[in-house]
Amino acid sequence: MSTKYFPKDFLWGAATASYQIEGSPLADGAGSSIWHRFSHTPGNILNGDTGDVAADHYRRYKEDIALMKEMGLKGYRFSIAWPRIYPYGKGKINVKGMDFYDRLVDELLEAGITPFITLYHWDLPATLQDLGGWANRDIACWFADYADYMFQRLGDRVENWSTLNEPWVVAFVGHLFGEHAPGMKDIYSAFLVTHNQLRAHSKAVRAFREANIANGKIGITLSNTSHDPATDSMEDKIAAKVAHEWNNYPLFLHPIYYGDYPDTVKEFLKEYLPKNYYKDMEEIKEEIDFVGINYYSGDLVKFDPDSPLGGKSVKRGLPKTEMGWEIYPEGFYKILKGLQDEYNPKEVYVTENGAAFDDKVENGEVHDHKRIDYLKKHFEMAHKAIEDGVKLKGYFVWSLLDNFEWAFGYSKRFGIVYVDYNTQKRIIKDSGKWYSQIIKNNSLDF
Ligand SMILES: OC[C@@H]1[C@@H](O)[C@H](O)[C@@H](O)c2nc(CNc3ccccc3)cn21
Repeated sequence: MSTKYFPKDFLWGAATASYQIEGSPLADGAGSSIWHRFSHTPGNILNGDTGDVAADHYRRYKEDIALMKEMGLKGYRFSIAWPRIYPYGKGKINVKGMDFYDRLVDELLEAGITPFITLYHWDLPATLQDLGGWANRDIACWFADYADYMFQRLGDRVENWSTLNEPWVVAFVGHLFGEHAPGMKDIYSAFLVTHNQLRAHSKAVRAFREANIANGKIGITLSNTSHDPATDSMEDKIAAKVAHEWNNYPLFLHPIYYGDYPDTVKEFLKEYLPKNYYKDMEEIKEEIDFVGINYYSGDLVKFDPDSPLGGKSVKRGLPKTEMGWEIYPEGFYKILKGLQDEYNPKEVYVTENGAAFDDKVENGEVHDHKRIDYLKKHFEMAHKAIEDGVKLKGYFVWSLLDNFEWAFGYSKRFGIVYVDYNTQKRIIKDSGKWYSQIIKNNSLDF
């Protein structure tokens, strides 16, 4: 057993998202979002759950920040609900909605916690969806205007900004698989949404540069699953590469860094890319300051001629979380190291990593040993990645609080803090207490 230290000033934090924790979605003049609409449409969410109350963070944010301080968190990643700021997506500003985030940021700074803002974590103003949403090219301007207003209002106190959370999930889970808002099932729309998110992201980055925020850094947060070939066969290796370049960071970083989609996306999926997409690539190719990596699990990919991507996902038979995702810490290292090797970002943050387990309260405590084991194994891989040259500057556990887990409603618990949804009582789980020690020592014994 040896003690491994993380770099000085490593930003240890926790992450949340507006629709998943805030509740009060229409309070104080806020507009409806596509997730308010989607969750209130019968059949979309398990048990008919909605984000109407969630973890009641909109009203309990001071209590939650006190919990963050008690755990010794250095940073807090949260998202802004666009419809609280612009109830109709654009035009009229909602002062009370802006006030909430003003107060939230001030309370964080007072507690000595570094804010890390995500501008978009899926709760699009419903009125913009009525105009086509992310499938409408005009959304690049709508998003950039919203982003610029946030830079002007919070840029004096917030240095770290991410434009989009998991644009792949927005595009494909929301517009091809239909399991997330807005519930569409059209592959051409999914690729158009991919492309318009890139246009919106880069337009917002240019607005960020214009805002000239002191020590400001802006990036994008991308979902990733470690895809390994099921065998050493060339067919399986190609299938795994295609899965990686479509499902992971390359789909967005190749345009941002190199001004085109990845080779396998162009080879296997070209017919679905927007017509004349390459004309937008010059504006999409815009330098960013960091890449946010979300990682949870990995799989094996086996050649499958009947699959659109020429491959299918295969399990390894490893232990799984409550989401059915296999626990594969090695994949965390592979994604981080692969990112640094393929795109050499100036900085990397782990913006989400965590696990859902069947947490139970026993005598007022939650002994979530499986979550501690999951996190410990992933921290070991993060440390190895740093040793091998990955410019990893921080880590945000998903999530601070148990919360609304999208189509699964409240049936899945990811928090290091337990939320009793009947009473809104918070209980710091054993994992939250363990994490506090890791942060305090900035080290891991393994
Ligand atoms: O599922 C846990 C979290 C979720 O609560 C976050 O809002 C979201 O950013 C998030 N992304 C993933 C991984 N990607 C993913 C893939 C398919 C569907 C949903 C998420 C996990 N999570």
